[in-house]
Amino acid sequence: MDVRGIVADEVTVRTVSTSYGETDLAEVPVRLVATDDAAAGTGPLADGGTESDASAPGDRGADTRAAGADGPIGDEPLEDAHELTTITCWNKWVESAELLEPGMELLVTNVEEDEYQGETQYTTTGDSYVVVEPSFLVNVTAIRNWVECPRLYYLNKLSGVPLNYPVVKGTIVHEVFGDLLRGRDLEESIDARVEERGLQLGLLGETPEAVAEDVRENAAAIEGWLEQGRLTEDDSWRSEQLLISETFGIRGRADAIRRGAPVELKTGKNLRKEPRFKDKVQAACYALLLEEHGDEVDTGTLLYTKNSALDRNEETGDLTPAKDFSMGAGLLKFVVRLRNEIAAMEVKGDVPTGYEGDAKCEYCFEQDTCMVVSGRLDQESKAGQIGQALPDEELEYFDRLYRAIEEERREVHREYAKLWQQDAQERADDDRALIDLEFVEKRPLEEGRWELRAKRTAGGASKLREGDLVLASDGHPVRGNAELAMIERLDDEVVLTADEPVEVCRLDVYPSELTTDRLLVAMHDFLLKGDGRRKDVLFGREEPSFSLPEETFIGNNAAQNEAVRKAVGADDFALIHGPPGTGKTYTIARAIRAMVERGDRVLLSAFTNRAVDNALEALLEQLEEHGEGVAPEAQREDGETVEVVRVGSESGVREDMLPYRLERAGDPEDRLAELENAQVVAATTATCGSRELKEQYFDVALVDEAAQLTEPGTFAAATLADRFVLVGDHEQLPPVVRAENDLTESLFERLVETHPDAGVMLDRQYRMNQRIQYFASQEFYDGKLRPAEPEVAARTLDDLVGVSRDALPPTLRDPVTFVDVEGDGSRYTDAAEAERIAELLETYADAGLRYEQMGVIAPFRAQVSTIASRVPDAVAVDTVDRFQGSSQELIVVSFTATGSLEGPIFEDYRRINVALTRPKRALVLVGDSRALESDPVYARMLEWADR
Ligand SMILES: Nc1ncnc2c1ncn2[C@@H]1O[C@H](COP(=O)(O)OP(=O)(O)OP(=O)(O)O)[C@@H](O)[C@H]1O
Repeated sequence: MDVRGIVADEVTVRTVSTSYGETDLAEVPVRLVATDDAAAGTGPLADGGTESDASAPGDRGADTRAAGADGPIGDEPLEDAHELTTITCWNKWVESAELLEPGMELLVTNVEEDEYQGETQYTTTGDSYVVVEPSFLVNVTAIRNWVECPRLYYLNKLSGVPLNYPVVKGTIVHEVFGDLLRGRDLEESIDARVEERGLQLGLLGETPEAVAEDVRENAAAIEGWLEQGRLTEDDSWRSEQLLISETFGIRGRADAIRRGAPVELKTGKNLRKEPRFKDKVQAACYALLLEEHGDEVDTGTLLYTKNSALDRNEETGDLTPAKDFSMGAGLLKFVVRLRNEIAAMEVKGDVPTGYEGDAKCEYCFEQDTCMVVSGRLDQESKAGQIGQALPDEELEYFDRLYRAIEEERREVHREYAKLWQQDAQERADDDRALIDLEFVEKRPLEEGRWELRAKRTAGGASKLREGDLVLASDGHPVRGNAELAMIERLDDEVVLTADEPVEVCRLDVYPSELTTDRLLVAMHDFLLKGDGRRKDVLFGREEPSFSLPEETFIGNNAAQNEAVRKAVGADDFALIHGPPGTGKTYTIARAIRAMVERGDRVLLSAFTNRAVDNALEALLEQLEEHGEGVAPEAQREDGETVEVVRVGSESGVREDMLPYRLERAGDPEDRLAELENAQVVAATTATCGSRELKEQYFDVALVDEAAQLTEPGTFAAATLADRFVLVGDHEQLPPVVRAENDLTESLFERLVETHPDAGVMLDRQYRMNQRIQYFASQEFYDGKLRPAEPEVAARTLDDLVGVSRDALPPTLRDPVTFVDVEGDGSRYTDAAEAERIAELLETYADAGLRYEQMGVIAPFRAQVSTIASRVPDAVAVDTVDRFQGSSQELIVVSFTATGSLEGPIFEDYRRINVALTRPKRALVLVGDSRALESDPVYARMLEWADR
C-alpha cells in the first residue's frame, strides 16, 4: 500500500544495529491524508465563483482566488489530514527524509504496516519509493541539469537558454527525428525544419545550406537506427509524448518510446560503450513516467547522433550511435532521490550552492559565469565568488522579487496538481477543462502532424482560447492518452493540431511555467546586465532627467501634449497616467510618431495582444495621414517610409495586423533584415522575453497597460531599450498574479508614487456622459477627470439613431440608474438579478437600442453564465477583466450582493472603477441596496446613482 501525509514535526535520524550491521533510519512524524485521489480533491473552487480572468495570452489566465500561497504544495488542507503516525524510512531514503520540514507533503509507496503500542506505523520496504512534495512536478530536464550540478540548474533558471547555434541545431535534429518516426521523408523534413527556423538562423548568421548539411550528418544516425528498428515485426514506437507522473512528481517529453522503452536523442558524440551518466538519469526519468502508466521498463536507449558523422580513421572508441543500457531499480531510486532534492529546494525557496552534488568546478564551462553571479549576488557557491557584490538595496530587491516569483511558480505547480486532484466535472465547472467532447476525426497533415476534430456536446465557458496550448486527452489528462495540442478553432467544433492522433474527448488548460521563467530572467537581466544609470534612477540614487522639446504635438489637449513632450524628452523614463477614455492610444501613437521622426528605434509593447494591435493600428493610421506609412510590402523598399513589424504568433495577432507580422520561417537573411530594419517593433511583453527579441536593441520602449504588469514583467520590455515610457492606469486592473505578494504592485504604480514629476495624468475623457463620469472622477481621480468636449459631457441614448429615451420608463431616463433587487442568498449567483437584467435589456431594446450596443458586467463567472443564459447572444456579458479596455453604449452591472457584504464584491475597488467607466451613454446598477449600503464606497455609489 501507499501512504501520503503532511510532515507534522521534525524528522529524527538514528543509527541502529541490524543483522546486516549498523544502518541509519529516519522517523518522520506525519498526519496521513487520503491516498484515494477522488477523496483528496480540492473542493472549494468547484463552485465556479471566481472573478478574475486574465485577458492575456496563453498561460497567464490566473485564478486569484486559488488556494493560499503558504504551506505545502499539495493543496491538501490540514483538516483533511487525520491520524498522527510515524513513517520510518530506511537506507538511502534517509537522505530524502532529511529534506523534509514540518508542513511538507510526503508520499511513500509499498510500505509495510506495523502495529506498535496500539498505533499503526509504516516502514519503507525494498520496493518503496519515498517522494517529497509529490505534487511539485519536476521537469526531467531539470533533473538532468541538477545531476550535472545543482548550481548550474540554478544559473539556467536565472539567465534562461540563450539563442545559440548548438541549441537551435539540437531542436532541428529533434524535430527531424520526430518527423522520421512519423514517416516523413528525410530531405523534405530537413528542408522544412531549417526553413521554419529562418529568423533564428538569421540572427545567428547561419546559412540554410550549412545548417541542413549539419543536420543531415546527425540524421544519418537516426535513419540507421530506424532501419534496424524496422527489421522486427513486433517493433512499435511513438514520437515525443508528454508524460506526467502524479506518484513520482515528474513530468517530461520523451523523444520516443520504442517497444515500451524510452529513447533519448543526443546531438553530441559519445565514444564510450556506455551512455553518459546524466543521459541515463534522463532516460530513467522517462522509465519512471512509463511505469506510472503501467509499463514495466527494463532498458533505455541513447542515440548519439554525432557518432555517425565521425571519421573512423581519426576517432577511436565505440562509434555506434545507439547505446542501450539496462534500467536497474537502484538507478530509478537514485533518480527519485535527485528529484526529491529539487522539489524540496523549490518548495523551501532555497538557492543551491553546488556543494549538493559532486560536480567538479574546474571541468565546468560555466565556472566563470558561476563565479561572477555568485560574486555579484553575494551567494555561497562551490566555484567561489569574483567581483563586487551589488549594493545592499539591489540585493534586497533581488531576494524579495526572487521569492515572489518562486511563490508564483509554486502556484503554477498547484495548478498541475489539480489535473489529477480535481475530477472532470470539477475542472469543467472551474473553467479549467472542456469535457464530454465527441471525437469526430483525425486527419494526417503534410508535416507529419495531425489535425483532430471533436464536437462540443455541452456549452459552458472556459479559459481556453484559440491559439492556446492544451492537454488533449482521450479521457484523463494524466492517466489516459494525452498530448499537447494547439487549439486552431473553438466554436461548436474544436479543431486541434498535435503530433500524435489522440482520440480527443477532453481538453485541459495546461499550466505553463514559461511566464515565471521569463520573469526571473527579466529581473536577472535588469540587475546583472542592465545599465548602471537606470539602476541608479530606479533605486533612488539619481533623479530621472528630461530634455523637453518646445514643440506642440497635440493642439487641443494640454495634458496629452505634455505627455508626448515628456515621452519624447525623457532621458530615463516617463509615465503617462491615462484614466478611462482619455486618449491613451491616441497619445501613444502621437508619441511614437514623434520619436520615429527624430530617428529613434522604438519598441511598442503591452501586456495583451489586443492592446499592442490597438496601439499599432492607431500609429499606422497617424503615419498614413501624415504620408509616412504605406502598405507593409512597399515599406520595405522605400527608405522614406517607416518600417513597422509586429512580432507574435499567427493566432495572437489580430487579422488586420497580420500583413505586418514578422514571419519566423523563410530565408535567414531576409528575416533578419526585416527585423533589424524595422524602426518600430510591436510585441507583447511576453514576446519581448523571447530569444529572438531579447537580442534586439531599441532607443525607446513604450509600454501600454503598464499598470497590469509586474515589475519584472515590465523589465522584459524596458531592458531592451535605452529609455522607457510606461502608459497605464493604476486605478484600474492590477497585475495578474496567482500569489499575493510583491509582484502585485506594478512598476508603473511604484514610479507614479515615487516620481510624480516624471508623469502626466491625461485628464480629459472622450467617452462618458458627465453624469456617468462623476463618481469615478471623485472616487478615483480626485475629481480631476473631466469630459474633453461639451458633446461628450451631454451625450445620451437620444443621440443614437432610432433610440428615444422617452420610450423608456421615467426611472431609466437618467444616464445613471440604480435598480434594487433583493439578494437571493447564494454567494456567486443571483437568479433574481439575472431575471431583472434580462427584463431591463428588453426594455432598452423596445426603446430602440440594439443588443450589440449593450453590455453586462458581473463579478463572478457563475453569474456571468446565469445572465448569459437569459439574454440574447448579441449582448456582451462578462467579468470586469474581459471588459477592461472596451466600452459600450449601455452597461448594466450585476452586483450579485446579498445579506451583509464581506469585503468588496468586485474583490478590489479598482475593478468597480473599470466596471463603472465602460458605458458611454447609460449605466444601470442592479443589486441589493441593503447589502451594498454596508460598504462605504458602495454606499457613496448608491447615493450618486439615486440622485
Ligand atoms: N486630442 C484628441 N482630439 C480629438 N479626439 C481625441 C483626442 N484624443 C483622443 N481622442 C478620441 O477619443 C477616443 C478615445 O481615445 P483612445 O481610444 O485613444 O482612448 P484610450 O484612453 O486608449 O481608451 P481606453 O480607456 O479604452 O484605453 C477616440 O475616438 C480618439 O480618437
